[in-house]
Amino acid sequence: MGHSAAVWDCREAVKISKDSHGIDQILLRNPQGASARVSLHGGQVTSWKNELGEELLFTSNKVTGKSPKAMRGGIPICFPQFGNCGSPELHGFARNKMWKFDDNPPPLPTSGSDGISFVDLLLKSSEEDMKYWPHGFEFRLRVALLLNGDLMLISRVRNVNSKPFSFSFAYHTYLLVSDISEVRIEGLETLDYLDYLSQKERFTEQGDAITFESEVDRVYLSSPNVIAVLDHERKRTYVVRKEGLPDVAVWNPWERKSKSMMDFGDEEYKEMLCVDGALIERPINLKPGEEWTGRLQLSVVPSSFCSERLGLDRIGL
Ligand SMILES: O=P(O)(O)OC[C@H]1O[C@H](O)[C@H](O)[C@@H](O)[C@@H]1O
Repeated sequence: MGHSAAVWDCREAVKISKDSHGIDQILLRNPQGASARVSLHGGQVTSWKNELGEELLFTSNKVTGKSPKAMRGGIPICFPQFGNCGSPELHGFARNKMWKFDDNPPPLPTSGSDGISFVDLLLKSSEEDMKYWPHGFEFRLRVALLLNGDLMLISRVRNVNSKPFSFSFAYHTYLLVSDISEVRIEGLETLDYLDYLSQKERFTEQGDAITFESEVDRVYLSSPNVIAVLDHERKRTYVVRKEGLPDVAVWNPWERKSKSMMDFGDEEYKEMLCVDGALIERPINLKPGEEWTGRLQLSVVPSSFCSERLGLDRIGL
């Protein structure tokens, strides 16, 4: 049920509660009834719903919360690496850490996220992580639910060390789709990509939109800042806008691999598509005192909005 803006009580905008494992989670709501949930574990967005209460992000049914690992679904934060570059934790440690509330974050210049519903979280380097990644950093994450129901994530990484460091990063975004075979991505055509299924061999995408018939694990390079994921069956299009994130990782494990993964239920792979705004192939080098910002904004528009073949300019992007 939607809320009427006239009777909207702004105390409803941000609520903190404990999940079933005693971990703080933050529920963001807007006056129209859209919502998002964020866990202090990993700073992970675990749910994003539209004003009808329909979930928009995939979460595996097999999520138990017992594992210290990030749950399979939502938006895990991959930092300070995407993939495995020598450090023991695939996709970095940030998604497996307890983050803190950031009570007094430095102001965000013209963020567009200052609506009524947002939370600021903070992760700082710990002695434990220094063993593997010996760099002093502060990672500030704002998760905002906008008045129009869009979900915005803004990440700021600051070097608080006396020497430079470099990192890679991804918003590992699990979109919920009706059936992976019915989905296509527009905006990545003609780009070069690294195929992680063949030792990162470099290919060039052909002129057509990307569709799915088997396992896909790719990183598209130097992509445009707006791409669209069209779900024909659900008549819904996700629009992914990003800044500071030149790459897009696209992943679906398909049947065989998902069966070998403990945290996928039967056939669940059909309902998910990871489309990650990312910074992977050309890691940022941060000098002492410098800060990097990476921003992701997810919207959903009805497919009727963009009939025929979607041209990104047709939906005013
Ligand atoms: O299982 P996870 O650590 O969450 O990683 C899930 C997937 O993430 C990325 O898309 C990688 O390219 C894949 O190779 C990996 O399997």
